[in-house]
Amino acid sequence: MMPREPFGARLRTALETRGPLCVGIDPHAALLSAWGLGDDIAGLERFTRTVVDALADRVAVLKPQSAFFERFGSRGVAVLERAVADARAAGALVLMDAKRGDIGSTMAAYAAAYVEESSPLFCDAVTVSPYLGFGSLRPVLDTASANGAGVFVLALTSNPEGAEVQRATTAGGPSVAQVMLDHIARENEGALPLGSVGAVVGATLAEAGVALGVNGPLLAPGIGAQGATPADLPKVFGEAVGNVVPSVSRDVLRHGPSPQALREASDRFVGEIRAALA
Ligand SMILES: O=C(O)c1cc(=O)[nH]c(=O)n1[C@@H]1O[C@H](COP(=O)(O)O)[C@@H](O)[C@H]1O
Repeated sequence: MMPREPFGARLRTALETRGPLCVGIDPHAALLSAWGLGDDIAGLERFTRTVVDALADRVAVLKPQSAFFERFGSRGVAVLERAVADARAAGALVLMDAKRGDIGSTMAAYAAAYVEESSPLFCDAVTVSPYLGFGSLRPVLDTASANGAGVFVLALTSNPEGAEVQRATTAGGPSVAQVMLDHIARENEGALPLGSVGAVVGATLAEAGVALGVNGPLLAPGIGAQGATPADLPKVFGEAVGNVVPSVSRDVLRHGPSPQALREASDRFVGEIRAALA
């Protein structure tokens, strides 16, 4: 079999052809209820299948949030597994939002779970937390690279509590977030058209206040329910705005269960984001 193209290249193509948008699949109990579904495995199954069927053939990236599936145990994980396979088959890139972070030897097991081709949960990319030290991520970075997959590393998260850790200054002077961004930049050195190691930088930040030129994708959650808008993107991301992957969960999902309404909501975001980035 031909080796898979690196994630960064596949993402660049997807963003250009399908539009700069990641839609999160976050089956909150409140959303299931608003859709007239039970907060149970049948509701989870119906919700997830509706979102994948409506959006996987048009949205660049779908980002299932693992916790919303794990809360239903093994049957919830089976729904997630099916969603990943179906979404990838329909042409969406799947970013597993798992935010894993552990010592290196355990990270190797997380890598085997999400970015190793032979895994039933193989995804195009996974979110990870570097707060056990960036070096602890080495196994997931290497496994992802060997499998044409990507890794998104938390840098400056969209929640207000993140600042106490991420804005703290290191002994050498730069903030913790900047140290992580510098590591990411090194991973992506020389990659064309875009590296496969991304950073997560919330669209909710008043300003980034860090150097975002990491030659990799910048996942920007926080648009919609958390208060950020597409118009905020140029201000937060500055010169790096061309690498931004804006992410929306609830503000698209609340338009369901009508597949047409879900598609219209995601198309609206693509239009607004394109206008903001132009
Ligand atoms: O990695 C993420 O996706 C993420 C990082 C971050 O800094 N903030 C953040 O909200 N997220 C995720 O993005 C989604 C945001 O959902 P909405 O606020 O409904 O659009 C959730 O699944 C969060 O877990």
